[in-house]
Amino acid sequence: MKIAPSILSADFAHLARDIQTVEKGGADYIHVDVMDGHFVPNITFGPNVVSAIRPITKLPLDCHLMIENPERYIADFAKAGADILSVQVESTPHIHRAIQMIKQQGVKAGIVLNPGTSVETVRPVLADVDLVLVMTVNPGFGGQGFIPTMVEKIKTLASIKKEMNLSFEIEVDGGIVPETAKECWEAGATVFVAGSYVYRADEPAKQMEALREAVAYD
Ligand SMILES: O=C(CO)[C@H](O)[C@H](O)COP(=O)(O)O
Repeated sequence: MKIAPSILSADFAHLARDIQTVEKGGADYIHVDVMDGHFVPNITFGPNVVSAIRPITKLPLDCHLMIENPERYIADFAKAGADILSVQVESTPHIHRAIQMIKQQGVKAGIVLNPGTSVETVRPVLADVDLVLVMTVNPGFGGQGFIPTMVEKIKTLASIKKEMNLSFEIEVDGGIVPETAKECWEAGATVFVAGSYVYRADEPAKQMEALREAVAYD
Protein backbone atom coordinates (compact mmCIF):
# COMPACT_ATOMS: atom_id res chain seq x y z
CA MET A 1 0.00 0.00 0.00
CA LYS A 2 1.02 3.60 -0.47
CA ILE A 3 0.22 6.20 2.19
CA ALA A 4 -0.34 9.83 1.23
CA PRO A 5 -0.70 12.02 4.32
CA SER A 6 -2.88 15.05 3.57
CA ILE A 7 -1.30 18.30 4.68
CA LEU A 8 -4.82 19.70 5.04
CA SER A 9 -4.54 18.41 8.62
CA ALA A 10 -0.94 19.62 9.17
CA ASP A 11 -0.04 22.68 11.18
CA PHE A 12 0.11 25.37 8.46
CA ALA A 13 2.49 27.43 10.60
CA HIS A 14 4.92 24.48 10.51
CA LEU A 15 4.29 22.91 7.11
CA ALA A 16 7.94 22.07 6.41
CA ARG A 17 8.32 20.33 9.78
CA ASP A 18 5.08 18.38 9.35
CA ILE A 19 5.98 17.25 5.83
CA GLN A 20 9.42 16.10 6.92
CA THR A 21 7.93 14.23 9.89
CA VAL A 22 5.76 12.07 7.63
CA GLU A 23 8.57 11.63 5.11
CA LYS A 24 10.83 10.28 7.86
CA GLY A 25 7.92 8.18 9.11
CA GLY A 26 7.61 6.33 5.80
CA ALA A 27 4.99 8.23 3.77
CA ASP A 28 4.93 7.49 0.05
CA TYR A 29 3.35 10.71 -1.27
CA ILE A 30 2.48 14.13 0.15
CA HIS A 31 -1.19 14.81 -0.62
CA VAL A 32 -1.95 18.47 -1.32
CA ASP A 33 -5.66 19.39 -1.17
CA VAL A 34 -6.20 22.41 -3.40
CA MET A 35 -9.56 24.11 -2.70
CA ASP A 36 -10.92 27.28 -4.27
CA GLY A 37 -13.99 28.21 -2.22
CA HIS A 38 -16.20 27.57 -5.27
CA PHE A 39 -16.03 23.91 -6.23
CA VAL A 40 -15.85 23.18 -2.50
CA PRO A 41 -16.76 25.49 0.38
CA ASN A 42 -13.20 25.88 1.66
CA ILE A 43 -10.00 27.61 0.50
CA THR A 44 -6.52 26.16 0.91
CA PHE A 45 -3.37 26.17 -1.21
CA GLY A 46 -2.33 27.59 -4.58
CA PRO A 47 0.70 26.91 -6.80
CA ASN A 48 2.87 29.18 -4.62
CA VAL A 49 2.52 26.82 -1.69
CA VAL A 50 3.36 23.84 -3.93
CA SER A 51 6.54 25.56 -5.15
CA ALA A 52 7.45 26.48 -1.56
CA ILE A 53 7.21 22.90 -0.31
CA ARG A 54 8.78 21.30 -3.42
CA PRO A 55 12.40 21.74 -2.23
CA ILE A 56 11.80 20.48 1.29
CA THR A 57 10.80 16.89 0.41
CA LYS A 58 11.85 14.19 -2.05
CA LEU A 59 8.39 12.62 -1.95
CA PRO A 60 6.05 12.97 -4.93
CA LEU A 61 3.54 15.80 -4.49
CA ASP A 62 0.08 14.36 -5.13
CA CYS A 63 -2.05 17.42 -5.88
CA HIS A 64 -5.82 17.08 -5.78
CA LEU A 65 -7.51 20.00 -7.52
CA MET A 66 -10.91 20.73 -5.98
CA ILE A 67 -11.36 23.82 -8.12
CA GLU A 68 -13.59 25.15 -10.87
CA ASN A 69 -12.05 25.55 -14.31
CA PRO A 70 -9.06 23.30 -13.47
CA GLU A 71 -7.63 23.58 -17.00
CA ARG A 72 -6.69 27.17 -16.24
CA TYR A 73 -4.28 26.13 -13.47
CA ILE A 74 -2.78 22.84 -14.70
CA ALA A 75 0.40 24.43 -16.11
CA ASP A 76 0.89 26.53 -12.96
CA PHE A 77 0.70 23.52 -10.65
CA ALA A 78 2.95 21.46 -12.92
CA LYS A 79 5.57 24.22 -13.02
CA ALA A 80 5.30 24.57 -9.24
CA GLY A 81 6.44 20.95 -8.90
CA ALA A 82 3.35 18.72 -8.74
CA ASP A 83 4.17 15.08 -9.62
CA ILE A 84 0.57 13.90 -9.82
CA LEU A 85 -2.29 16.24 -10.75
CA SER A 86 -5.81 14.98 -10.19
CA VAL A 87 -8.90 16.73 -11.47
CA GLN A 88 -12.46 16.31 -10.22
CA VAL A 89 -14.53 14.93 -13.12
CA GLU A 90 -17.47 17.10 -11.98
CA SER A 91 -15.41 20.27 -12.31
CA THR A 92 -15.08 20.30 -16.10
CA PRO A 93 -17.16 19.29 -19.15
CA HIS A 94 -13.84 18.42 -20.85
CA ILE A 95 -12.21 15.80 -18.65
CA HIS A 96 -10.41 14.16 -21.61
CA ARG A 97 -8.85 17.50 -22.56
CA ALA A 98 -7.83 18.16 -18.94
CA ILE A 99 -6.09 14.76 -18.78
CA GLN A 100 -4.21 15.49 -22.01
CA MET A 101 -3.17 18.90 -20.69
CA ILE A 102 -1.76 17.31 -17.53
CA LYS A 103 0.18 14.74 -19.55
CA GLN A 104 1.57 17.42 -21.85
CA GLN A 105 3.15 18.95 -18.75
CA GLY A 106 4.99 15.67 -18.09
CA VAL A 107 3.00 15.05 -14.92
CA LYS A 108 1.00 11.95 -13.90
CA ALA A 109 -2.71 12.41 -14.52
CA GLY A 110 -5.45 11.51 -12.07
CA ILE A 111 -9.22 11.83 -12.03
CA VAL A 112 -11.38 12.14 -8.93
CA LEU A 113 -14.92 10.89 -8.35
CA ASN A 114 -17.19 12.52 -5.79
CA PRO A 115 -19.32 10.12 -3.75
CA GLY A 116 -22.32 10.82 -6.01
CA THR A 117 -20.46 10.21 -9.29
CA SER A 118 -20.63 6.78 -10.89
CA VAL A 119 -17.59 4.86 -12.13
CA GLU A 120 -19.33 4.38 -15.49
CA THR A 121 -19.00 8.15 -16.06
CA VAL A 122 -15.22 7.80 -16.45
CA ARG A 123 -14.96 4.44 -18.23
CA PRO A 124 -14.12 6.15 -21.58
CA VAL A 125 -11.02 7.82 -20.10
CA LEU A 126 -9.75 5.11 -17.76
CA ALA A 127 -7.09 4.00 -20.27
CA ASP A 128 -5.64 7.54 -20.21
CA VAL A 129 -5.04 7.99 -16.49
CA ASP A 130 -2.39 7.00 -13.97
CA LEU A 131 -4.67 7.25 -10.95
CA VAL A 132 -8.35 7.26 -10.04
CA LEU A 133 -9.22 8.82 -6.70
CA VAL A 134 -12.47 7.62 -5.15
CA MET A 135 -13.64 10.21 -2.61
CA THR A 136 -14.90 8.41 0.47
CA VAL A 137 -16.28 11.66 1.93
CA ASN A 138 -17.76 14.72 0.23
CA PRO A 139 -14.74 16.92 -0.52
CA GLY A 140 -13.99 20.15 1.29
CA PHE A 141 -13.00 19.31 4.84
CA GLY A 142 -10.83 16.91 6.79
CA GLY A 143 -12.07 14.86 9.72
CA GLN A 144 -15.35 13.63 8.19
CA GLY A 145 -16.80 10.13 8.50
CA PHE A 146 -16.10 7.48 5.84
CA ILE A 147 -19.11 6.77 3.56
CA PRO A 148 -19.46 2.94 3.69
CA THR A 149 -21.22 2.61 0.32
CA MET A 150 -18.01 3.76 -1.39
CA VAL A 151 -16.51 0.30 -0.80
CA GLU A 152 -18.82 -1.12 -3.47
CA LYS A 153 -17.71 1.64 -5.85
CA ILE A 154 -14.04 0.75 -5.30
CA LYS A 155 -14.88 -2.91 -6.06
CA THR A 156 -16.65 -1.90 -9.28
CA LEU A 157 -13.68 0.22 -10.34
CA ALA A 158 -11.21 -2.57 -9.51
CA SER A 159 -13.26 -5.00 -11.54
CA ILE A 160 -13.39 -2.67 -14.58
CA LYS A 161 -9.62 -2.12 -14.24
CA LYS A 162 -9.07 -5.88 -14.37
CA GLU A 163 -11.52 -6.39 -17.23
CA MET A 164 -9.78 -3.64 -19.27
CA ASN A 165 -6.30 -4.84 -18.24
CA LEU A 166 -5.26 -1.36 -17.00
CA SER A 167 -2.68 -0.38 -14.41
CA PHE A 168 -3.91 2.89 -12.86
CA GLU A 169 -3.65 3.25 -9.08
CA ILE A 170 -6.88 3.32 -7.08
CA GLU A 171 -6.63 5.97 -4.38
CA VAL A 172 -9.10 6.60 -1.55
CA ASP A 173 -9.52 9.79 0.45
CA GLY A 174 -11.63 10.68 3.44
CA GLY A 175 -12.23 9.05 6.81
CA ILE A 176 -9.31 6.65 6.39
CA VAL A 177 -8.42 4.85 9.65
CA PRO A 178 -7.18 1.24 10.03
CA GLU A 179 -10.69 -0.31 9.78
CA THR A 180 -11.72 1.63 6.67
CA ALA A 181 -8.24 1.21 5.11
CA LYS A 182 -8.63 -2.56 5.42
CA GLU A 183 -12.06 -2.49 3.75
CA CYS A 184 -10.76 -0.31 0.91
CA TRP A 185 -7.65 -2.46 0.48
CA GLU A 186 -9.76 -5.61 0.21
CA ALA A 187 -11.93 -3.82 -2.36
CA GLY A 188 -8.88 -2.96 -4.50
CA ALA A 189 -7.51 0.42 -3.33
CA THR A 190 -3.73 0.82 -3.31
CA VAL A 191 -3.11 4.45 -2.29
CA PHE A 192 -4.52 5.79 0.98
CA VAL A 193 -4.89 9.49 1.73
CA ALA A 194 -5.12 10.16 5.45
CA GLY A 195 -5.21 13.59 7.04
CA SER A 196 -6.63 13.72 10.54
CA TYR A 197 -5.72 10.13 11.37
CA VAL A 198 -2.03 10.78 10.63
CA TYR A 199 -1.62 14.36 11.82
CA ARG A 200 -3.95 14.63 14.79
CA ALA A 201 -1.76 12.28 16.78
CA ASP A 202 1.50 12.73 18.64
CA GLU A 203 3.35 10.25 16.46
CA PRO A 204 2.38 10.29 12.76
CA ALA A 205 4.83 7.44 12.04
CA LYS A 206 2.93 5.12 14.40
CA GLN A 207 -0.36 6.06 12.79
CA MET A 208 1.00 5.17 9.35
CA GLU A 209 2.36 1.92 10.73
CA ALA A 210 -1.12 1.09 12.08
CA LEU A 211 -2.59 1.66 8.61
CA ARG A 212 0.00 -0.70 7.11
CA GLU A 213 -0.65 -3.33 9.78
CA ALA A 214 -4.38 -3.19 9.11
CA VAL A 215 -3.87 -4.49 5.58
CA ALA A 216 -0.86 -6.73 6.27
CA TYR A 217 -2.66 -9.98 7.16
CA ASP A 218 -5.00 -10.33 4.25
O1 LIG B 1 -9.73 15.74 0.26
C1 LIG B 1 -9.94 15.93 1.41
C2 LIG B 1 -11.09 16.75 1.81
O2 LIG B 1 -11.70 17.22 0.68
C3 LIG B 1 -9.02 15.38 2.46
O3 LIG B 1 -7.85 14.88 1.86
C4 LIG B 1 -9.64 14.26 3.19
O4 LIG B 1 -10.87 14.58 3.71
C5 LIG B 1 -8.68 13.71 4.22
O5 LIG B 1 -9.01 14.06 5.45
P1 LIG B 1 -9.33 13.01 6.59
O6 LIG B 1 -8.32 11.91 6.49
O7 LIG B 1 -9.18 13.83 7.83
O8 LIG B 1 -10.73 12.51 6.35
